[in-house]
Amino acid sequence: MLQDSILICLRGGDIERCLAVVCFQSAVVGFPRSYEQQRSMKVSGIQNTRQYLYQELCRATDNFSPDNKIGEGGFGSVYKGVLRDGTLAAIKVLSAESKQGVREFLTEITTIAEIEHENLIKLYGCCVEGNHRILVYGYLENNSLSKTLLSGKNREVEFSWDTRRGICIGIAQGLAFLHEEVRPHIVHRDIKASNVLLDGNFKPKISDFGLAKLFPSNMTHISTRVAGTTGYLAPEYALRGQLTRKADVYSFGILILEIVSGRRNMWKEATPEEPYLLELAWELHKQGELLRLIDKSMHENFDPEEACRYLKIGLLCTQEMPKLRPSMSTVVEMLKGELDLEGKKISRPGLITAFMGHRTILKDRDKSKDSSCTKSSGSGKAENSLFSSKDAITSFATMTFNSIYDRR
Ligand SMILES: Nc1ncnc2c1ncn2[C@@H]1O[C@H](COP(=O)(O)OP(=O)(O)OP(=O)(O)O)[C@@H](O)[C@H]1O
Repeated sequence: MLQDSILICLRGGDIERCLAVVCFQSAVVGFPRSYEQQRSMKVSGIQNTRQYLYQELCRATDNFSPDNKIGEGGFGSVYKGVLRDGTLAAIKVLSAESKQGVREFLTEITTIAEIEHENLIKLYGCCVEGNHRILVYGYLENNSLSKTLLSGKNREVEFSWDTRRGICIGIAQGLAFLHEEVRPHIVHRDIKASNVLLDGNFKPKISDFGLAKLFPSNMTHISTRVAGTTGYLAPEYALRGQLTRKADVYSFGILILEIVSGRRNMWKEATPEEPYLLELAWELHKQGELLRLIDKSMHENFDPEEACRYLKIGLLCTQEMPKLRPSMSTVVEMLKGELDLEGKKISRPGLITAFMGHRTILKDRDKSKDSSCTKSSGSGKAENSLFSSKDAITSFATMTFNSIYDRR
């Protein structure tokens, strides 16, 4: 933990800030300090993270009134508040007893304080005063994917295909940024529907960095205690504690299946006989019936080929062997239709049209390969020659992806 934070500071090459973090950590985990000492901690040394007074947050939330409570997580309650400058905020109060919570509080601050991306939650600051450990985030109007899209019969908002596409691409972009652009790379470790929040325009923001791990690029994997959420855990991580960025790719694969189907991968009321969403997806895929998995609430207002492609990307991301899962930047390209599922570049139709004077040949070829993903089909035909079984995907992926994905 401490090493992680120091690494973050070293990322900026700033020794003084490393010392500040060490000082901050010892204060937050509870070494006896006076209020003044705590206030003088160089929390502000962690760039972009502001320190709030407890009084300020009491005022913002009307003394943490139950009317302002917007959620409850594993480590405390979340309140809606209005900050002094009029900004709306989500104020997360850690329960005082939780030692685990304190560790995650620190991880959260040190991980996201310095990074900014349109698909990551914005941390405004924190409050460390007496026993209070509070995080202050930007408020997101449309709650989490779990409470909106996956709320079953209680769903209040319908999600169009365009919205779902945008959400999938946004989450993938946020993860690609964490995995490939931030140094050291960051593995989130808890990608799931309740950790994706939606702003007023349904733009997704990844939240909850309490379990995140820094991942220096010279390491193949980290061996660590298993943390995360059942149903989203990659097998190698759940069984052997081996963590790589591909564990997040796996969780993201489950999430795509949930977004396109509108169903949870696992649900509390399920009987032991009911298949998980992932099992169901494989089964339908083998039968050439993947279209049946797509959320009926869209009333066929979607492009069936594209929606099936998204489900198949979900299946690629959840390959059992981590090596066979694509990197997140490759997933972004696949979701945007810039790469096909074989990892090959798709030429822009506009360019080809201009050059050859007629519609792209590639598109037609793809259609003929995947005939069951059209609205009129879906009666037991194999979906396409490359994706007719899980084994076929695995061996196909072994041939193709080995070289492409691990290059990045
Ligand atoms: N920035 C935010 N804007 C709006 N609502 C939020 C925000 N952050 C959290 N919430 C609400 O508070 C709820 C609880 O969030 P929290 O991150 O504490 O827990 P969780 O992710 O739902 O569960 P767990 O802690 O078990 O992973 C969320 O489900 C969401 O409804």
